[in-house]
Amino acid sequence: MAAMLCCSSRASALLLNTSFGISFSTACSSPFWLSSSALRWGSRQQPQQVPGRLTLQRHSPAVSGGALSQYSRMAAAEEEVSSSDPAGLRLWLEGRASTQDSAAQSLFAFNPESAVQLESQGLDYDELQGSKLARPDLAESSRSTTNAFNIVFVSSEVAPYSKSGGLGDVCGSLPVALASRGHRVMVVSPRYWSGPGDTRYAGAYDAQARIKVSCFDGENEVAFFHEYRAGVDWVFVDHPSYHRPGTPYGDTRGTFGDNQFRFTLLCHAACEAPLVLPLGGYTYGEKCVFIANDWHAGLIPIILAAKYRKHGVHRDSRCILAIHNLSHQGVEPATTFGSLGLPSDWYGALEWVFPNWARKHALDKGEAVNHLKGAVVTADRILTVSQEDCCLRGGHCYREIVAGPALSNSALVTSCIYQEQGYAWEITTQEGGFGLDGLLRSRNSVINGITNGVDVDQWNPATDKYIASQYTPEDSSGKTDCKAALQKELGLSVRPDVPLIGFIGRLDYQKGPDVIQAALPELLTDDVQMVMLGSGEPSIESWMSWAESNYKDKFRGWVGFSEAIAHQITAGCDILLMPSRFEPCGLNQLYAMRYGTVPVVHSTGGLRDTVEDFNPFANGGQGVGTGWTFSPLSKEPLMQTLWTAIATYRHHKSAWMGIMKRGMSRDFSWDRAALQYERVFEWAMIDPPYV
Ligand SMILES: Nc1ncnc2c1ncn2[C@@H]1O[C@H](COP(=O)(O)OP(=O)(O)O[C@H]2O[C@H](CO)[C@@H](O)[C@H](O)[C@H]2O)[C@@H](O)[C@H]1O
Repeated sequence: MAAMLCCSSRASALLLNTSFGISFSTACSSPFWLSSSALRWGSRQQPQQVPGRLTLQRHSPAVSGGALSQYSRMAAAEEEVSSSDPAGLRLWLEGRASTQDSAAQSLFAFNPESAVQLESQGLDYDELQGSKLARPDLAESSRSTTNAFNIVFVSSEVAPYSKSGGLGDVCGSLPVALASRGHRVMVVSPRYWSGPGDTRYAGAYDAQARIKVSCFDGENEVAFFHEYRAGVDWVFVDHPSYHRPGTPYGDTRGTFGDNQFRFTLLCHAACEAPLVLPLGGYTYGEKCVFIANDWHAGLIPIILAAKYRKHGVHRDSRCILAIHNLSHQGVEPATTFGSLGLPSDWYGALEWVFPNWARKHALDKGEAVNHLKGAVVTADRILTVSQEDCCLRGGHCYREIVAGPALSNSALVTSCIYQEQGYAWEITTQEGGFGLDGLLRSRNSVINGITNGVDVDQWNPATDKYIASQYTPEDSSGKTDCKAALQKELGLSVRPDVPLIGFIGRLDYQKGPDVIQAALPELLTDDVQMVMLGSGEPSIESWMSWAESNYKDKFRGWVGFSEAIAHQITAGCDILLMPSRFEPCGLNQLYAMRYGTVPVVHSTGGLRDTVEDFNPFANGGQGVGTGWTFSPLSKEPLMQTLWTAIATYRHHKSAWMGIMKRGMSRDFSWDRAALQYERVFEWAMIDPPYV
């Protein structure tokens, strides 16, 4: 193979096609280039060849300020590292790793082929890498993509650094899945640093780049912190307005009053990040796929069009709006438009007029700006987080088209059983569109739905460090220990036979805790136990405390946010109740199924898309299904369905085990979704910019 690479015309083809800055010139007359996947790095020149020497060249764009006006003046400074033997390269790599420079890690992690090629030259890959650098699994390379993208996620929260709900989970795990498939992935999020005791960002270092963002009547200087972890560049935008205790959005006194400013800053900084940060020696450049998550990142497509593309920058970038929660849109007074740092002729994109009934007084003209609406009308494509109308688009199965033979038969079957319209359709209806349905309908041709995956390392009953005993689909006996430990922790009687029902989630209108409130007295007439974990609506919080003291032996209400308790409830309960009014995807039901906890959910959005109703007679009497769905959302259907689930738990143990096992065996990994995301990236790149 070495000879072939050195001497064949393929070698010269590689040489021509590759601009990644590492080259080997050995005794062999024709040098070859290590990284054939280098095109995605967008580097500019080929390093100079020095026969008989090992040469590694980095292209480090000099960052000077980084404001848009300065971008065109950015000079490409180059750093060259030469060594006549592999040890020299190893030293360089180790040095880079110890200074938190991600070049060394990404150099190999990004391109498994380089290991093969190194070895073909008699060079020891492990030795070159140094002990600090993880070797990619070569077997995984078959799963890598054929078309790699520079991807920039922009999100107000990202687990494990910051999380208030499912958005954080998704932005903490999907980027890792995409990076493992060969894409170069950056996640841009605020650095919510609350002081020296805050260790969440301990692994992120000042990238030594400062930019000034003109918005809200000032020049606001922001810094960037960077951590390279799990193949992803985690970039944190730093500004004093992010340094507060509380959640990303508020504290005990309520929502922060300057959130519009904080997230406008995030959007401007995120558009600059791929241009000014030489992560691993290379900027991401001007050909990126931005994924703007929810309203907080809603200005991204507008900024790209109004401030960059107009001046010839980011012309090849595209922006995909990912909608996780349509009910929060970032609606602010129209007068704030002038503070957003946008050209005045873009007002129309954000313009929002309230209907008459929603206006407060006779002089109220109902004029506002709506960040999410701005993204809906300017993004190149739109994604929701659970599936579209499977099997209805053009008479073909969308998933089959996307995934092709890469999906196993069983995965295809589970994803195609829903012959009805999914959440991507729901948002185009008056009921599900939260006022944006008309605009979403007008963009129907670019809307797709991709069901979320889960972080299968974080949520894995076989390895979960939060739970009392680990277990697997093959041997779920550990779940009994988890139930006992949870009952003990909650001060409930430790009884394996009593059905234990759980709820985890924000206590707000979306999640339907009021329906549980209505049903609880009837439910607790039976011999059951129930635990609720959540925070939010004060009236529901105090009702939970009241219910706990009123039903001491049966009910526990845990007000607050606790990752550990969430895992323990997911593992220890028999049933997870999710009476959400609407649910773009929902992650807790996915976690529950993975932990053998049977979901009972309102038949809406992603809940309907992911929970398959139990049918004991199907499949030749073996039964199908992973839980129960009910509709409409009210106390009676909820109770009826819960009674059925409880009766099955008590009297049909083998059927119950079947439901548990089917849930635990479902594939919830991001692999499937990552394939679908790639297809959407391709579509976005094929089309010219929408605005
Ligand atoms: N008190 C508490 N303590 C500990 N953990 C808690 C908690 N309350 C909630 N969580 C955790 O937060 C996450 C909630 O995720 P969801 O997807 O169910 O809802 P969310 O409405 O936030 O997300 C939105 O975005 C996601 C992601 O796309 C969509 O799935 C969803 O439908 C949409 O509403 C889960 O990981 C859950 O365990």
